[in-house]
Amino acid sequence: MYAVTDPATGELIEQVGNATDEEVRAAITRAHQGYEAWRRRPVGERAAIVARAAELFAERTDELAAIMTLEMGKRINEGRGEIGVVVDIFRYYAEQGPTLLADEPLAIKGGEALISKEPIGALLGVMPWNFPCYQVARFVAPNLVLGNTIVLKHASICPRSAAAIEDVLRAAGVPDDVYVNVFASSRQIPWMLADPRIAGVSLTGSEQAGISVAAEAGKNLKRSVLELGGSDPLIVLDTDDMDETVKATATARMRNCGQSCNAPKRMIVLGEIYDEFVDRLTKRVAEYYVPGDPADPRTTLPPLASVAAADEVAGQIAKAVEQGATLRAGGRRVGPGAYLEATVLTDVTPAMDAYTEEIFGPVVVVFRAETEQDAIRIANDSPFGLGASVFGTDPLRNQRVARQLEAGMVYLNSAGGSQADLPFGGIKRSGLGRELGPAGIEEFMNKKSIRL
Ligand SMILES: O=CCCCC(=O)O
Repeated sequence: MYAVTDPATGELIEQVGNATDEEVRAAITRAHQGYEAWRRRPVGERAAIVARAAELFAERTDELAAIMTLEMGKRINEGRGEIGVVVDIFRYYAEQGPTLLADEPLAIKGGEALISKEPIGALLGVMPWNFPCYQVARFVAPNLVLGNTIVLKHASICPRSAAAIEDVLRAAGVPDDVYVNVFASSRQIPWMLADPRIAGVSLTGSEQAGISVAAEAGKNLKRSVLELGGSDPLIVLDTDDMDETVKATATARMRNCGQSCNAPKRMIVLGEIYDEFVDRLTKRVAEYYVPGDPADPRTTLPPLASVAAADEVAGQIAKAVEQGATLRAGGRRVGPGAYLEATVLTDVTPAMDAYTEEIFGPVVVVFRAETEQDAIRIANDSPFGLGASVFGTDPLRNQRVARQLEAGMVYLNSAGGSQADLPFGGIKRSGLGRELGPAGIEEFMNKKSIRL
C-alpha cells in the first residue's frame, strides 16, 4: 500500500490506493501509444521541454524538499540540495542531448557507415525512496531527450514525490502519454516486464530487488540498468589536516542519514594514523550528530526513512557487537519515530556479517590497514563495487591506489555525491550499466548501424 508516514513521529498521514492490474495495463498502453509521436518530434523540441522541466523543478524546490522531508525524513537543506542536482541533470541533458544524439560517422572496410542514435520504446522505471527526485531525474531526463517514453513505479513511501514529479513534467510540456506515474506494487512488476510493449527497465534499489528484476528482464530479453547496493570503501593513506579529514569523511557517511548507495560505509585507515582517526571520528560522531526535526535546518541527524529501516540497522549493529565488534559511539534507537544514534564500529572481522553486508544508515565502520596494499585488499574484499574514495596528500599515490580498486567510480580527497556530467554506476553486486553523463543516455538507445 502506498502511504505517507512521517518518519520523525511515526504518524500515518495518508494512504494512497495501489493501482489495479487494469490501471497498470492502461499505463503501459498510454506510454506505448505515446512513443511513436514522441520519438518523431525533433530532438530540439524534446530538449526544450526537458529544459523547461529544469526551470520548473528549480521554481518548486522548497515544495519538493518539504515533501521529501515529510515522506522519508530527509533534512530540509539536503532536500533543497537534491533538487539542485535534479535541475542540473535536466539542464545537462537538455543542453548536451542534441549533440550526444548526433549521427556518428564510421569509416569501415570498403566504405562508410553511420551510427544513428535512436530510442527503443516505453521503459519501466522502478525507483527507491532514498533520493525520491534525483533517482527519477537521472533515468527520466536522458530518456525523454532520446525519445523513449516512461512508466514510473516509485517507492511505496513516496507517493507525494511521485505525483509532484509527474506534475512538474506535465507542466513543462511532457505529454501525458510520455511520462506516466503508476502506483504499481512490486507484485505487478514481473508481468509488466513480460509485456512486449515495455522495452527495458531501470531499477535503483536493493540487491535483492535487482536480482528479481534482472531475472525477469533476462527471461523476457529486456535491457536493464541496475543501480544496487554498495559498501563503499574510503581509504585514508595520510593527512596533513586530521580534523578536516575526519569532518569530510563523517559528513560524507552521514549524508542522507547514511542512506546512500554510494556513501563511504567502510573507512580503511593506515596503521600510523588509525588511533588518532578513530578517536577524533568517534568524538565528532558522538557530539555533532544530534537527533532532531528534519524540517529544522539546524538539525544534524534526521530520522531514517521508516521505523522498519531504523529497526533493521539497529539489528545489524546489535549483531555486529554480539559477534565481537567494538561499539565506539551510538548504536541505540531513539524514539518516537525512526531515529537511530550515529554510530561508530571498529574491530569488525571477516567472520562477522557487518564485514560484508551493506549498512544503510548512520553507521561508520573503521578498519585498520597495515600498508597501502593491505588497504587495497580490504577495500576490494567486498561483494559490492559501486564507489570508493582515497584520501591522501600525494596525488600520484592516490591515483595509483584508485586504479587498483574494484569500483565503478573513485573519488580522490572527496566522497560520494553525484553530478550531472559524471557517469555513475558500479560493478560486482552493485549493478549493471551507467547513469548520468554521456553514458547515461546510451543505455536504452538503439545504436543503429547504417551502411552507406
Ligand atoms: O543512493 C544512491 C544515490 C546517491 C546519490 C548521491 O550521492 O548524490
